[in-house]
Amino acid sequence: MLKLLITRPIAAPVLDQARTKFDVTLHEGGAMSVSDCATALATYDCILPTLGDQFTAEAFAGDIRAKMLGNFGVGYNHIDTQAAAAADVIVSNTPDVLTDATADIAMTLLLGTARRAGEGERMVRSGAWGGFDVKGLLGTHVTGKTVGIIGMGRIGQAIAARCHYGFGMNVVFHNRSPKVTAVPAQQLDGLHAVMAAADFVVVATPGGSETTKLIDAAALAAMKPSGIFINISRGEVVDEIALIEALETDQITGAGLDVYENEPHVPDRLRALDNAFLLPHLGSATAETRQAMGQMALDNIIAWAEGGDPPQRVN
Ligand SMILES: NC(=O)C1=CN([C@@H]2O[C@H](COP(=O)(O)OP(=O)(O)OC[C@H]3O[C@@H](n4cnc5c(N)ncnc54)[C@H](O)[C@@H]3O)[C@@H](O)[C@H]2O)C=CC1
Ligand SMILES: O=C(O)C(=O)CO
Repeated sequence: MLKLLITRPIAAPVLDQARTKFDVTLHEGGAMSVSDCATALATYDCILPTLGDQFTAEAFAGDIRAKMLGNFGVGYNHIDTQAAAAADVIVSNTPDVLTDATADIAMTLLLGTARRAGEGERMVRSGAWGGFDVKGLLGTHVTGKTVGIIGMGRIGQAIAARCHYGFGMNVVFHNRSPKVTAVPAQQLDGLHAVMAAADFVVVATPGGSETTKLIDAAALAAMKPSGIFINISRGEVVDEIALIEALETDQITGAGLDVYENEPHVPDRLRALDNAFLLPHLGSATAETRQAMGQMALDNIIAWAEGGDPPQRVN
């Protein structure tokens, strides 16, 4: 039997199925360091890793037994796919099955930030709420406003649909390449044009070297002072310090974040801000979605083990 390492406790039915087909080891201890990953690559035939596991170029530099990484997650910026290819290791991911759940979290952040839900919840829990207040915690109206989406892929378009059909919003976007969308939306000329036009900016690009600090101080400075910034992509896409400064100085009105530059570390300065609505990387976190992601990751590994090409191969 081929030896498979699964780096997190995935849904039981998927784990059970994996055990019927592979000699499975379940990694314990959370995210794997570069040296854990190097050891895993030298020890197992195939691996089902996820976010946080550091499959860097260095991890692929030693002896490699593994031939297949079936990543649990659509984003694979934690895997150096070129180093993997050079080492003859196939990488696959889990697109589509998490698109709706992640778009829903983007809307949770958009609405939660606009309507100051975090502040309100903290007020109720602390006992500080003094009753209905005609001027208390006034937020930003959402219906009919303009949303600007950065990265109009699967998730970006699902967010656009929710904004347009659900909230009557006008949709503008910036994408690396020209894009025709089913949802009525206008592709503007450049990132800063979208930052400036939008009441709500939502970032939905992949992470990785091409998008690192795409949202820098200058991009944030292009936003309206009333603007609200949402990130569900990867923390590294945003200059976190520049964002904190924009929030501290009320250069923008608020930010809703699901992802951070150095997860799980969230800077104290960010946690201290009332105008930041912060979630712990919950984009795909529904039971149904996480099971579907596990199944897709495993199906790709099975396809490879049976001699086929994994359907969601990325390198
Ligand atoms: N918060 C969470 O839990 C989750 C986060 N994600 C993140 O969302 C990302 C997007 O996922 P999908 O929509 O499925 O991917 P996708 O590949 O369908 O969409 C990405 C879009 O970004 C565009 N893009 C890439 N580089 C760009 C750049 N420099 N400037 C502008 N546009 C650029 C691409 O052309 C594409 O249209 C994932 O790679 C992952 O990092 C995904 C799922 C859950
Ligand atoms: O799939 C991803 O890329 C995530 O961030 C978690 O689902």
